[in-house]
Amino acid sequence: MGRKAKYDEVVVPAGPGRKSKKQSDPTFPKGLIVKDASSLSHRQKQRAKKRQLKSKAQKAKSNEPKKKKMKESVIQAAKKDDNETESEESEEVASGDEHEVPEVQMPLANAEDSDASNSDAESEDSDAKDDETEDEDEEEESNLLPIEKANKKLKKKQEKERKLAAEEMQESITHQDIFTFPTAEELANPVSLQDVQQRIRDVIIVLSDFKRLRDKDRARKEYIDLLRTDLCIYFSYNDFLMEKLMQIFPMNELLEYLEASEVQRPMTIRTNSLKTRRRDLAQALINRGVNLDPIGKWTKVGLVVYSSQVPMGATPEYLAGHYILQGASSFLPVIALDPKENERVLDMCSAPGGKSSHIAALMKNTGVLFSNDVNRDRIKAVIGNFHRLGIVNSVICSYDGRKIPSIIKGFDRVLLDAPCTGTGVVAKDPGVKINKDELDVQRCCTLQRELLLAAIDSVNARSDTGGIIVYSTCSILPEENEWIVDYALKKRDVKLVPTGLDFGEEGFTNYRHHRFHPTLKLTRRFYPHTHNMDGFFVAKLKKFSNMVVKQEIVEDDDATSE
Ligand SMILES: C[S@@+](CC[C@H](N)C(=O)[O-])C[C@H]1O[C@@H](n2cnc3c(N)ncnc32)[C@H](O)[C@@H]1O
Repeated sequence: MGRKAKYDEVVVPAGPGRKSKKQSDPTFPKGLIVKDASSLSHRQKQRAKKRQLKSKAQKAKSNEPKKKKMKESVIQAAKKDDNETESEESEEVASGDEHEVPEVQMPLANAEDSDASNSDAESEDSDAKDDETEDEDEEEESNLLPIEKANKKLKKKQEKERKLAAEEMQESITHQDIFTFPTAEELANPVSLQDVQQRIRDVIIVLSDFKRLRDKDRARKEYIDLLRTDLCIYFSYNDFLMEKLMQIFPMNELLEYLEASEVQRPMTIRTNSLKTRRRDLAQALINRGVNLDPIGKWTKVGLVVYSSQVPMGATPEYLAGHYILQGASSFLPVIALDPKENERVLDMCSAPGGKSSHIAALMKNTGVLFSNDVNRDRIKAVIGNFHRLGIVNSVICSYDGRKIPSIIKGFDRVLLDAPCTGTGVVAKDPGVKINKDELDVQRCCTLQRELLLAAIDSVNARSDTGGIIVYSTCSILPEENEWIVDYALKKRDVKLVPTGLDFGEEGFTNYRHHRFHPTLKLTRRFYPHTHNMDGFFVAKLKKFSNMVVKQEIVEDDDATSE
């Protein structure tokens, strides 16, 4: 089996063997070789003395904070004595300090060396002029600890980077300064979108410090015109709408608005409280793989859908009428209307019925809800939605809203979610960016004015519970919002009241050369870039008498006597 040992045989190795190989004489870094004091020059002796003194002083200093730290850790540990887990914690603190101490000590352990190198460096600074030799530089370098060498390298690198950043900054400032207004020829030639974007940035910078950065031969208007043209190219708007937006928003906010309007708003749904509770609906949808959350504190029925493994318009819950797909902004006018049980409410322009069904839910299917829309095709969608959602308190009708007061009036509340240019929903309908013009706005304004007066005339000022009119649009143009409400304030005995919405921006009281009634600040504006919802406007009016006001109140139109 195995080899047999031959203890009697002595094997003599042939050569010196690997281990016995003669090693060369050890070499030491220069700094480690302690020179014989007598062989040192006078100056070197002086420096060595200085070094010693300094290192002693620094050693004493560096020991001080160490002592302090130890003291602190002891105090901390003592403080924690009352606690059950304390002994462990205080140990941790102490051990934490122990960890710290070596960190401090590491250089301290070599304090003499490092101090020596430091003091060396310092003394060499002072003696540099008469005593700078290559040897000493090498000596200094070799005296440094690896960590100090690395630190030196890092500092050099940081300094280099700092210089580079400063140069870049200077370059960009210079670049801003030298923005030259393009010539007519340059403007006529097509440029890349990237160049347009850069020019937008440059012009905005010039406009922000116009006095200093402008080209003296160019007027402000020329820069603004150039900016508008570039914004139209970059964001695909027509000139008309871009000009309107530039009148509404300050320059920086305008960019935010335009950027936000390029992105679709998150999908949101409204729980139909006539059939289910939000909690139950959320659970049912989560079980189907829907990732959702409540919209916000301002609504108890809204959910935002982040992602879904099933189409949200075809789930069993949807078909059973447990929810409706509805943009977050559409909740707002209904919250402001605040309909009560057993009231008589009119939704003057209701198709396809999103807000109307919300009203019915808040009325808990009691009282009477008149859901009207002039468009007979669109009214079919209201019928379908109401069936699915189980709404049974409504009369669905199709009249021109302007004629309604001559047919029926005396409502406790009226919602006028008016037809508009849709400038707040460009993310949903990008066509709005290019197909709206002055004439469209004018047409909308005229209709909105007439509809709002009709809505006010349909309300009973003597309603026990209401006498409320809510006016809303999905447009952000003041012509369709503050302007219309301001007109109604002059024509009827109504006053603006708070919407009850605790967010949103104040409506305008000044817009270009227009001065609206100061109470217009009670109206609310909502934007995609600030509220992450479609652009929207909401105003809430309270009717004080059934008088029809024309300059002065001239006619008593008793809304209660139908
Ligand atoms: C903004 S949409 C209403 C959306 C609806 N409130 C909802 O939440 O589903 C405006 C509606 O006004 C209707 N409309 C336009 N002119 C009208 C008029 N003169 N009388 C009544 N409705 C009108 C349109 O058919 C359109 O359905």
